[in-house]
Amino acid sequence: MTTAVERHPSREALAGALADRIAADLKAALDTRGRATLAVPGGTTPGPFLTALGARPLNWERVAVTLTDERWVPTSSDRSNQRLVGETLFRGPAAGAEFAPLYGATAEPAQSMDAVCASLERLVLPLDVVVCGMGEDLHAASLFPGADKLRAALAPDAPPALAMRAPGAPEPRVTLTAPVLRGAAHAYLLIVGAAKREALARAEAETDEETAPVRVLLTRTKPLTVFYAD
Ligand SMILES: O=C1O[C@H](COP(=O)(O)O)[C@@H](O)[C@H](O)[C@H]1O
Repeated sequence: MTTAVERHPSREALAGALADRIAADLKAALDTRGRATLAVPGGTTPGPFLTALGARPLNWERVAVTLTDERWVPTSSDRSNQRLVGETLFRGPAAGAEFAPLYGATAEPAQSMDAVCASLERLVLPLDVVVCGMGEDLHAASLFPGADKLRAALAPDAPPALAMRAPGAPEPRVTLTAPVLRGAAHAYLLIVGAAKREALARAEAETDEETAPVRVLLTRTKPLTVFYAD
């Protein structure tokens, strides 16, 4: 399997180029349907991209945004993906977008899943665009190898989001599931550094989705582009 990889000369150039591409996808959806929907990742990689995207001029009031996954921590935590988008994407004109959070402030994520799924269905599904990150363990969103609900999340009839616990994740997670990631009109994988490029090569050579959950994206029938910089 060979995946289309766009290599950029620097992480700064990567952030700007990906922001331009996503803004163009969202504008096309806005021009066609009058609204657009987007899911973005958390973690350590996407900050510069999210800040760049949030500054792009778009009719953000007609865009609905969610996360690919969330860590079950208060939004004040520096591990909160919702906090990250608040401090990056939503600092610019994108502050006018509607946001469908995955965090529900209940003690356990499972207690919030009905409300989270209902809000995803109402506001953001189907997605026009999904941008995912990837871990060196080959997780994407919070589809981690060895996670307790991984098989259910990979199933074609999975609900849009599932609560998840995984050995590689220090806190409970909520993740968008395979049907949502596969169904998005446009998908992008944002990775930086040689270790992740090597991890992507491992995922391409793997055949088992439970060992390499990022394959949910690699095996999509709709477009996927990997944005990469050293
Ligand atoms: O825990 C997570 O990890 C992945 C990868 O994060 P990074 O720090 O290696 O960039 C991220 O895509 C996901 O949204 C996040 O919750």
